[in-house]
Amino acid sequence: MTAARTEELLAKLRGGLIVSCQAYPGEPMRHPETMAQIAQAAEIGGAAGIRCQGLADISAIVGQVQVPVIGIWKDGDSGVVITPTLRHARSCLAAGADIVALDATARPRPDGLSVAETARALHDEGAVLMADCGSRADAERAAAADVAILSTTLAGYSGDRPATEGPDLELLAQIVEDHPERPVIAEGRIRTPEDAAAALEAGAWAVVVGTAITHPTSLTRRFHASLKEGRR
Ligand SMILES: CC(=O)N[C@H](C=O)[C@@H](O)[C@H](O)[C@H](O)COP(=O)(O)O
Repeated sequence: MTAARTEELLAKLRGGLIVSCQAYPGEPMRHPETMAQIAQAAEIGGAAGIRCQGLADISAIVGQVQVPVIGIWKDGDSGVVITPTLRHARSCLAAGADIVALDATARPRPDGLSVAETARALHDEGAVLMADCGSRADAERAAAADVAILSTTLAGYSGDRPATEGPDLELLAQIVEDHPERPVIAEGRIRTPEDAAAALEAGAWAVVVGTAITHPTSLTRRFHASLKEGRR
């Protein structure tokens, strides 16, 4: 059952664009209905999947889109923040996420469980998981725990590698080479359609884009900064 469900979800995501729809604490767009509208708009534009944050956003979005939804729950300010405990992951599933993404670094998790222990419990409950990795070692650990999908989400954010200007295609290619049997999703600092195409070219199963599509404050800042630079 889980294997068939995993295959079905992976087939839908293959070669596609997954749009990450997230607003951060205190931001004007941080509202489930707003995020569901953004997700619907992304689906109309051709998104093969949606990634979203928080239980209310997950349940609002799964009710509005047909494509697979990757759910996370960010909690905390430092260390392991993305779906940090088994409880957070279970809640994402209960909210309706098709796939739950979680931090796969070796950093201590608030509930004291390892990535492998967390994955084992969730697999027993039929979950399809995505491992947010920041290094080759993270991907290795996630693959050993039989996590279905590996991703480069935490490249440049977990202290293992410097943050590249654009996507960390080097880490992507390394993980793809290390794990030819497993889909690897490119995520993080993909800013242009050309970046996204380059990630697929480097072997990504699918590409997640967040900020460059769904975060108007960051996009406005880029334009604003460039106008300020040009002002005499
Ligand atoms: C490191 C971390 O917490 N990443 C988060 C994971 O869900 C989001 O804040 C990112 O927006 C997402 O990964 C997409 O990346 P980008 O917005 O660069 O396209």
